[in-house]
Amino acid sequence: MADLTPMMQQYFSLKEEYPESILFFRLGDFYEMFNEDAEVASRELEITLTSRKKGGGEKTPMAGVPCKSVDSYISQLIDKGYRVAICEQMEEPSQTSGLVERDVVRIITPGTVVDNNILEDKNNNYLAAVVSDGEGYGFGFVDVSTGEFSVTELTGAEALEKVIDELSRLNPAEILIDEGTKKSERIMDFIDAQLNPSLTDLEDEFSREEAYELLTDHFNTVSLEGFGCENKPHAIKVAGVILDFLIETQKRSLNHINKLSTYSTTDYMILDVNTRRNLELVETMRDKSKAGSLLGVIDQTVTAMGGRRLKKWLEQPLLEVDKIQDRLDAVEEIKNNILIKEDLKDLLDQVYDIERLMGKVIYGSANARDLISLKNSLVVLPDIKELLAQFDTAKLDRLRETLDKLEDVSGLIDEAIQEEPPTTLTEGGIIKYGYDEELDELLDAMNEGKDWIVNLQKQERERTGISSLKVGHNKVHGYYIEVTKANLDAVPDDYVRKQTLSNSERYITPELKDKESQILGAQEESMDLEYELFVELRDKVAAETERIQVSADVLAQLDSLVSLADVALNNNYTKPEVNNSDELEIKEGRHPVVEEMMDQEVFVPNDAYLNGEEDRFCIITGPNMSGKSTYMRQVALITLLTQMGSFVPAEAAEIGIVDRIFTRVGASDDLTTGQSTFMVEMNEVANILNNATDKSLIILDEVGRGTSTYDGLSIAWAVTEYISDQDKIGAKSLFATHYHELTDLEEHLPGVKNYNIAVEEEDEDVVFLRKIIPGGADQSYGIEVAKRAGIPSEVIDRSRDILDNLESEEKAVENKIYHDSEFETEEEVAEKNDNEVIEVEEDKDKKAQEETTNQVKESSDGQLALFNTGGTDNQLAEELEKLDIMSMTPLEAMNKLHELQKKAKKDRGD
Ligand SMILES: Nc1ncnc2c1ncn2[C@@H]1O[C@H](COP(=O)(O)OP(=O)(O)OP(=O)(O)O)[C@@H](O)[C@H]1O
Repeated sequence: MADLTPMMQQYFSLKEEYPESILFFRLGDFYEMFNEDAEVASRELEITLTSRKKGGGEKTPMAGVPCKSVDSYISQLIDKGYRVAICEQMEEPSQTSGLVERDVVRIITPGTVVDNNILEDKNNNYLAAVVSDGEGYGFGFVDVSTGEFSVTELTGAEALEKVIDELSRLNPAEILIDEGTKKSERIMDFIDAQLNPSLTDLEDEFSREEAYELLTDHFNTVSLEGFGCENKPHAIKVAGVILDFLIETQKRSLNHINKLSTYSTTDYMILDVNTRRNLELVETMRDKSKAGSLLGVIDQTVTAMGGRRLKKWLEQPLLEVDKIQDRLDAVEEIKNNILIKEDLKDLLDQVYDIERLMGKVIYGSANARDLISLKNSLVVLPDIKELLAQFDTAKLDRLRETLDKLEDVSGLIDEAIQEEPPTTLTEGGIIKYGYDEELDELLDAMNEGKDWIVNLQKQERERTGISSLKVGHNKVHGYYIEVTKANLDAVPDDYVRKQTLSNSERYITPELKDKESQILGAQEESMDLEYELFVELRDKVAAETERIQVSADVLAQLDSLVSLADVALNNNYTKPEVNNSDELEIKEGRHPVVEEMMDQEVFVPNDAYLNGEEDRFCIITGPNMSGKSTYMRQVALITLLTQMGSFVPAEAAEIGIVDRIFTRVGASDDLTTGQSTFMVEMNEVANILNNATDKSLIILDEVGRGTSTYDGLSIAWAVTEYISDQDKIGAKSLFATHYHELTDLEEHLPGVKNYNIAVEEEDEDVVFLRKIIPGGADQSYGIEVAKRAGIPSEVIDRSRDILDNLESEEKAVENKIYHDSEFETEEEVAEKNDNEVIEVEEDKDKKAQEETTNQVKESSDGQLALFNTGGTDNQLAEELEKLDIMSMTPLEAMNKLHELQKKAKKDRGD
């Protein structure tokens, strides 16, 4: 250290304080980076790496970026997950003799960006935090660009999964994690595999008391009662952690973060990670694009605030009939008043991102153009309020009442700021004439001086008689009088020569110089004054943050409602009826996204009916590609749209509120977590079986496909029994399957109904009718679909042969098991087993299954004596011994028995 120059000593002591950030060290017109920071920056930003003498002949790597374009360099680094600490000169170099004082004024991290260049309009940029003491979790998030700050507390069995659900819903840019949370492998694996945030370790543990004090200090309240978290220690802790992090990194006023909302995940329909992804709510599974998702269809918002709000509504469907009804009624009223709707849209179209503009105002980074944008957004408020007065529904009425017209704020900006101000704040041209007397005087003096100079040319031409005399201005010499060489004779005595050019001479006069300094003095003073006046005004606007946020919130909601009305109108949606019944009835429902993508074909609508009683579990069979997935998803999406307060793609719909939607869809390898397709599938099924209630809606698109047929069928079978059983779950469910065997369950399990998607056979082709009809399908047509996909005809023909063979074999086995008269008369064992199969089907109790296996075992034991005579008998006995009966399904057991019996018979020559 001692070897270093004082400036480098200053650098290193600052760098020591911010080891995790790239330090942008202000040096005149540049920000310089040194050592490792310089190497990283040079690599990531593709800027030249130079070096600086360190003393003792050593060199320090160095790289720099000009101040003018620093924003774009910072955003590139943030985008790549780095943090940047901005170190400024805290005093004017010209005002000091020694080393200029420097300090870090802000740390920019991926979760604390407020720069428009990095942020996406219709997406929030969240910083989230998770803390855990082993008993529960505190989860919170903040968007510094808008001021939104929310926390929740998660305890109990599902706490961990809910943390994951929240993380997946918010997809934070940065997550603060404490030691307690890090112990959860599940959370860390999830973050690692599914999200791409920058992770920040929390080193110091925060006590509830410390957090409480920090929060009440910041919000200037005596308690946290008003924020709903007074008695929620986990929520308080996490809120404290977030606020502390912001104070540490932002080092400036956080006035726009002026409230904390405590929410509960039980206020909304829970959509777990899989369901959110499987239903493609906000992005498609394949390429993560918004186009092709449900949000892509329903988002017709015209403001960024509306876009963010609608997304939130979609991801947090409501559970209370009244609240849903409120939104539905508002959408209906807007939809029915097309002219008002269009007027509203025109006005909303003029609104900028007020939330983020206010973020910049608070941060002191808003320039004059930002204030003009704010003003232009606010001036439409009175008209919007007037339009809203024409509506009657409760929700729109409330929005109108809440909407603050903010005419004082827009008036203030209008009075002060010029219509088209420059982006810089230090070069004048910002403040309107007439706003401030002192400024007006300076401007007058400036203008008077300029006028005098404009007149000077005319006056001097007259005085000297030189008609070509000119008054000009350049940067180096200021104002001058120019006379061509031919006229030098006529130059008066009071002219002082300043500059000689090839054809002319330039002069000044004492008077001209006087005027010049008058102009320059006034200009400099006025620029300083304009800057001061601007900052003063910005602070005045900042003082109104809360009121402005309230109106911004109204606009966000209004824009979302107008968007829903637009979609309802354009896409022909209807208003669903919503209640607390156990029924779900859809007439002529459509898939909101698939119908939009249809080119020539028309989407075939379908009905759906589910209730908690006789029709709670639909088994849907039908060929590949017939539309099973589409149908099931459309039922889920219509339910979800209803609960977010949207109209739905159907002729009519009556939706009894569901508490959760679960999906088990498609087979996707989760290679990132090292899980096989089957394991992923089973995890999803386990989640459903453990958490679904009789109020849930479950979509199962194939269960048990990723394993052997018998294993898969047995699992699917048992899952159906468990879900359809009112004593176990009894949820409303749709289950698409290729296991045609499951259609037998309709006869044996209450509440189970068979449906299939109709197809017609034409020669060797299938025609998809896309209509769902009662009853099970009898054929798969997989080979026909394979043919359509372009599998060579040789392979297709061979498949058909194999299928024929397999089918006739299967029939033979079935006949033997269920119907062969030989069995009934000759072998009581088989008959016994046959009865037991039905018993199992009827009695879902595990005990029954155990009994069956025991009985199978007993009957086998009973025959052991017979076999114990040597030869094949011994082999049979050995084979029997090896059987792992406990892990066999009844069907497998019977097949094995049948096989053994055949061997025994053969041995006896029967
Ligand atoms: N109601 C409908 N009207 C018109 N076209 C439809 C309809 N339903 C589905 N389709 C079309 O059929 C295609 C296949 O549908 P879907 O994926 O739902 O079939 P599936 O039966 O689930 O197939 P698989 O069993 O192979 O998973 C869809 O991409 C869509 O183009």
